[in-house]
Amino acid sequence: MRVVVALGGNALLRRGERADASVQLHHVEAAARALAPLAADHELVVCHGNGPQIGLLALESSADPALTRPYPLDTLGAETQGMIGYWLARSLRNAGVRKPVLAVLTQTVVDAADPAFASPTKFIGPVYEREHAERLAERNGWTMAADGPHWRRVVPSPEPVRLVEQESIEHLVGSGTVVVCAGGGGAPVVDDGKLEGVEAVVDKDLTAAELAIALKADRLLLLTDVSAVMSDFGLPSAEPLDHLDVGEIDQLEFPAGSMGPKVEACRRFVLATGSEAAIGALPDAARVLEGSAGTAVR
Ligand SMILES: Nc1ncnc2c1ncn2[C@@H]1O[C@H](COP(=O)(O)OP(=O)(O)O)[C@@H](O)[C@H]1O
Ligand SMILES: NC(=O)OP(=O)(O)O
Repeated sequence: MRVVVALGGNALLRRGERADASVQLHHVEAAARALAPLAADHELVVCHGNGPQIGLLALESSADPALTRPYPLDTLGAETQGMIGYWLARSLRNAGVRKPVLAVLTQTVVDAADPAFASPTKFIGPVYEREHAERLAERNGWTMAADGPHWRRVVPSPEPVRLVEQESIEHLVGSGTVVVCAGGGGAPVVDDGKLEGVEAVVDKDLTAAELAIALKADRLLLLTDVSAVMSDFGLPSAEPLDHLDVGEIDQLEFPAGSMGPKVEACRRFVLATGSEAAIGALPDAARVLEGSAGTAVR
């Protein structure tokens, strides 16, 4: 089977956790151990998130007195692809993957007129108490939004239109390489005859779905920090759903910036290919693929 997996940035750095490289590497190594059996049995493409990581790089850049302007988000997105791609490629090999493993810097074309540029929804960086969030918003001109009981920076997240490196990714995966790509949804660029970076963070689940459709993948797996999609999420009556039919998704509501794009990514993949997608916990990767854990979307 050809399998496209997307790993959550929050699964690589949990909310409130210390952002040290060693902490993240520990999670990446666990992710690689969970993915190694999939790499042995299938053609595997690994996309990853970057929300916590790009937010930290933006904080560093905004606090650097040597800069006249902080680094733009497309460039910071590419930095996170290098960092997380390197960790993943190294850890997959150390986890016993015998195939070639390659991390590919990926650019995602978005539409300059996408309405998402006017209403930021993508959470990045750490969570804050309200007062701290308000100070950062004022000092840096950032937009902050509630993320559960905390506050977090939000940035525009336009729709992925196409991946610039898609053909190369297809050649690589078709020739037996485990490809790490489309990190952080891909560095966002607009194409007006010339590629230009833009201030945004593309949703990696939506990019992974586009890529999975383009690669005619047999499965799309979205692996995160919850074991399944829950009904009544956050309420005492919450229950894991073992499956979701695409026909019923429209009647349900999922939050933008977290579960919403995951369910939408699965819906797009299932409708475009007729194949199944699934959402589940990273350590359960093999069981989510075989359908004995997580939420299958069909
Ligand atoms: N209905 C739901 N079922 C499960 N989790 C949900 C639901 N609605 C919102 N969530 C939240 O979605 C989060 C996963 O999305 P996100 O934080 O974007 O993950 P990642 O960074 O791993 O892609 C969970 O940690 C949970 O807090
Ligand atoms: N870019 C992106 O979707 O990152 P997260 O998975 O960390 O939200």
